[in-house]
Amino acid sequence: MPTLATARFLVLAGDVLPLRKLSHISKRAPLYASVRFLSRTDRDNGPLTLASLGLKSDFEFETTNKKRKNNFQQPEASAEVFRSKVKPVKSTGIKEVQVKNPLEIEGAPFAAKSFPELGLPPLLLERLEKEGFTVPTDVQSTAIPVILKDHDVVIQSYTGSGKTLAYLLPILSEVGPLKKKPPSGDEPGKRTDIEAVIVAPSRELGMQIFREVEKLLGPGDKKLVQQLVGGANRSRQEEALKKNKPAIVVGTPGRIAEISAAGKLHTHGCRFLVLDEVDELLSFNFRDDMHRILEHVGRKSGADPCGAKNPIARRADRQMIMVSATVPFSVIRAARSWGQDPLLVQAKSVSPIESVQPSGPVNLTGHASSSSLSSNSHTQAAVESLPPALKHYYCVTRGQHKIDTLRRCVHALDAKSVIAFMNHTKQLKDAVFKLEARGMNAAELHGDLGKLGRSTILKKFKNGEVRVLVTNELSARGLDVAECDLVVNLELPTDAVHYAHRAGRTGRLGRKGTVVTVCEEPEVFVVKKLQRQLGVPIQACEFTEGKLLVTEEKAKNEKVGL
Ligand SMILES: Nc1ncnc2c1ncn2[C@@H]1O[C@H](COP(=O)(O)OP(=O)(O)OP(=O)(O)O)[C@@H](O)[C@H]1O
Repeated sequence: MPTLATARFLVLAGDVLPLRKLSHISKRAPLYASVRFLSRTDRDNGPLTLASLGLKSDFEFETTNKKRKNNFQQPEASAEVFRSKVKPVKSTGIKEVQVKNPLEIEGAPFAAKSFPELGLPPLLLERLEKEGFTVPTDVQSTAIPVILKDHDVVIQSYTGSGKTLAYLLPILSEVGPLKKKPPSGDEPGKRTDIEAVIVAPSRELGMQIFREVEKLLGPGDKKLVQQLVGGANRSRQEEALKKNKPAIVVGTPGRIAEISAAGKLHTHGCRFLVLDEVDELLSFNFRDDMHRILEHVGRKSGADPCGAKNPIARRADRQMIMVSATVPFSVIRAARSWGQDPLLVQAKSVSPIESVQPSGPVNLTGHASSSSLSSNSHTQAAVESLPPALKHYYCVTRGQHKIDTLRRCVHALDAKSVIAFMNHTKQLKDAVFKLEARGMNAAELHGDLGKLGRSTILKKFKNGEVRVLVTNELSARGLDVAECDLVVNLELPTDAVHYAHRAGRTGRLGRKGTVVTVCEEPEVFVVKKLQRQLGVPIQACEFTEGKLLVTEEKAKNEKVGL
C-alpha cells in the first residue's frame, strides 16, 4: 500500500477519461435469406427459449426467403475511435472534489439526426416538441428507422441512453391517435384490439414506461394505454380494459399472464411485443408467465393455414422488440427463437443476430483486451452497458463503519440525490435509522412495501425530500431519476451485470455521476475482478476532511490494462 506521503492524490472529478469502444460496423447486406436457429438450450436450467417452453426441443435450422415489407438499409459503416487515457493525478497537494451540478449534461449521447428525419408522423413530432424532446439520442436514431421497417430487434445500449423512447416512438407511429395517416381504404378508429404489449420485470419500471406513454399520448388520449402491473387492483384493471379498450398495455409478466389466462386480455391481434430488460425477463422466476405471453400475444389463430402447425409462420404476425443494457448470449438465442431474422441494434450499429457469436454477444473491441475478459457470457454482457462519463471508486472500511463512510462520501461529493444498494431487505431499515440519526434524510425502498408506500417514497426521492434512498436489487433496473448523482454499493453486487445496472442509476443521458463501492479489505479482490470484467477503472479512495482522496497509484491501474 502506498504511504500517505507518497500516494495520496486528489480527485477533481474527472482525471480518468472515458474508455470506449473501437467499433467497426459490418458493411454486409442484411440477411434476408437466412438460417434461423430455433433453439438449443437446456430445458430445465437454461434461459427461457422455445425449447425451455416446450415448443421446440432440438437445435433446428430453417431457411427462409421471406422478406419483410421494407428492406432495411444498414447505415454507412462508421468507426468510432476512442482512446483510453489515464491522466496522472497530481502527487502533491490536495484539491477539493468539485461541487456537482446534477443536471449538467456533459456528454449526452445525442445523434446528429433530428426527429423529423427519422420518419415519425407529424402529430407525434408535435407531441415530442411539447414534451421538450428535441434531438434523438444515438440509439434512438439508429433503432427508430429499423423498427419502422418492421424488423424484429434486440436493442442494446448503455443505461440511461434513451432506449425507452427508441421503441415507444416507432410503436406510437403505428398505433393510436398519433400514428401515420392510414393508406386510403383503411378505416381509422375501427380497431379495438390491443396492438402493443410492453412487458417489464418490475412494477416500478412498468409504471415508469406507462407514464412515458401517457405523457406522449397527451391528456386527451391517455386512456389508450393501460397499466397491468402486479400489486395494483386487478379487477379495476380488468374493468378499465373493458371500458377503455386501450391500444397499448404495459405491465409485469405475472399480471399480464394472469389476466390473459382469465380470458380478459385479447392480444391475438397484437402487432408489437416489447420485452424491456429482456435478460431479466428470461430468468427462471418469470418462466411460466413469459411462456403464456409468448404463446398468446400476437398469435392470430387461423390467420394462416400453415400457422397451426408451423410456429414460425404463426409468429410472423407480431414484431418482437427486446431491450436491455446487458445482452448475454441467452438473449441472442432467445431472439433467434422468437424473432424473424432479428437485428441487433446498438447506439451506432445494426447487425444481423445470426452474425453474433457466443463469445461476443455485443461488440467487445473496446474497453479491455479480450484476453482480460472472462469468457463468461454474462460478464461480456456487462461490457458497454455503463455510461462512459461515470466515475468509479471503492473505499475500504470495516463493516460497522459502512454507514458512516456513506455519510462522509455524500458530504465529500456534495451529492444531492443518492441511491445506496444493499443485498438484503432486512438491513435496509437499520441503515436508514443510522443515517437519519446522523441528520441525513433517508428512506428505504423494497418489494415488501405496499404499492402506495413504494410510489410515495419514489416520489419523495424524485422531488428531493429524501436525499438517500436505501434499497436492494429491486431498484437496480430501469429506475430513471435524472437528479441521482451518486450510487453507493454498501454491499457488493453479485456480478458485473448487477454492478452495471446499479451503477446505471446515475450519470443518465450523459450527466455526471459517481459510483462508490464501500467494501471490507477481504472483498477488494472482487472489486478488482469487477474492474477487469467491466473494463473501467475503479479507483481506491478515502473520505478525509470532507474530501474524496484517491489512494491508488496510476501504476496500479496500468497493471490491469487500463
Ligand atoms: N431524445 C431525448 N431527449 C431528451 N431526453 C431524453 C431523450 N430520450 C430519452 N430521454 C430521457 O433520458 C432518460 C433516460 O432514458 P431511458 O430511461 O429510456 O434510458 P434507458 O436507456 O432505457 O436506461 P436503462 O437501461 O437504465 O433502463 C429519461 O429521463 C428520458 O426521458
